[in-house]
Amino acid sequence: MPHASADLLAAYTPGAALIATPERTLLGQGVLEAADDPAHVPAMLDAVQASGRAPDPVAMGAIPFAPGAPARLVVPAALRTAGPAADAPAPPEGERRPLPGPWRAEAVPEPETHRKAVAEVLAALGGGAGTPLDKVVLARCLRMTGPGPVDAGQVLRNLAWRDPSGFTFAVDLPPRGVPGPRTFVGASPELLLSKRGGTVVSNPLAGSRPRSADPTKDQQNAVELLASAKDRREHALVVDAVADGLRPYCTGVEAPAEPELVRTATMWHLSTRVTGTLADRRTPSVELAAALHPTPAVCGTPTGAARAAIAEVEPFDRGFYTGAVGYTRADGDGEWAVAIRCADIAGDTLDLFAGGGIVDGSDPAEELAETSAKLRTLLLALGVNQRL
Ligand SMILES: C=C(O[C@@H]1C=C(C(=O)O)C=C[C@H]1O)C(=O)O
Repeated sequence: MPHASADLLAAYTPGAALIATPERTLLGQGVLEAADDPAHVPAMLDAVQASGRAPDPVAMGAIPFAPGAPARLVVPAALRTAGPAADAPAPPEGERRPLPGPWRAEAVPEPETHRKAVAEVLAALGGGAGTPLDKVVLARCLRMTGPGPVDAGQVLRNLAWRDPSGFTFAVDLPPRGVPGPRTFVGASPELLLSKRGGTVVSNPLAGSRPRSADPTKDQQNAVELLASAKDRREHALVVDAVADGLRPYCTGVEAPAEPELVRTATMWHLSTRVTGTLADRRTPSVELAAALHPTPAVCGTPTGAARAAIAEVEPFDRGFYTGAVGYTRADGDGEWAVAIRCADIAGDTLDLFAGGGIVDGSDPAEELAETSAKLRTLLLALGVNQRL
């Protein structure tokens, strides 16, 4: 009897790994093997399969933003799978429980400092003599501290119920000095890479406007985004990089010329579905995801210079934010989401992150407002209905 997605969400407890995608829901419990380097995952899966410990093993987990920083990818001892969360009936109202407050919010950096940092990056993009920078994605962090240990399972379930069509996840992370489990939780709308057989798909998002509770304003925001030359340029940089990243592995890569609009509960985005046909259908999805990461949707263009700008300007370590979260099977098939709209939970704190792409024509105040809108995905899952 197949499991229902809602049962797996209900069964999740910290220490386990739950990944719900538009295709399926996976709950991994216990650890057979673990790898801290994505390049070691295919051999790890082969070894587990060859030893007979799991007939159809899966590796699941997270890859950090920084190159060379340790990833957390595990082959669970027990794996339960179900259909997508979007197929599950909406949960009873009483089960969408806000987390107990009160909450203390600490912004790193202060919002005004972020606005100034955007202005500095803009100046470096535009006028600077010989600067090669076209786009930099700048992020900020919001540390929320509650009255007691944060219930990561409830955050996960609240996220899944609000936005069941994206990639909702909770994966166990190596401890960061706080007693108890550390969990990376999020609801990302962005597919970094999926592979099934000989077909790969990536669905970059870039170019954003907040949703509005007023339906007229909401439509205006969407129409304005689709018509914005600045956002289309920002978007095209990402689509080109993704197509270029897939080409060495593919006999053909296709992307429509025009972006589409997609929406989450809190944001509008420009979206392009890029598809490719693999030259070797055994190419592991984790290798393809690592090859695309980080796309200019979360880092910038060119990658190296944008990464250096981020390291200079952002006053915190991104950790797993803007990395990748997903799973891969021994035959290489798998799905990897861009790790955004997420929080790093340990003890009584959650570190929330949100960023946005800065290109020529960006406006610092609008960029700050965009990060506030993106933070709402996690804040609403806590039950905090405030712009921070
Ligand atoms: C960086 C984030 O989002 C990314 C940046 C976007 C943008 O700049 O328009 C849009 C979607 C994401 O690719 C985030 O949510 O923190």
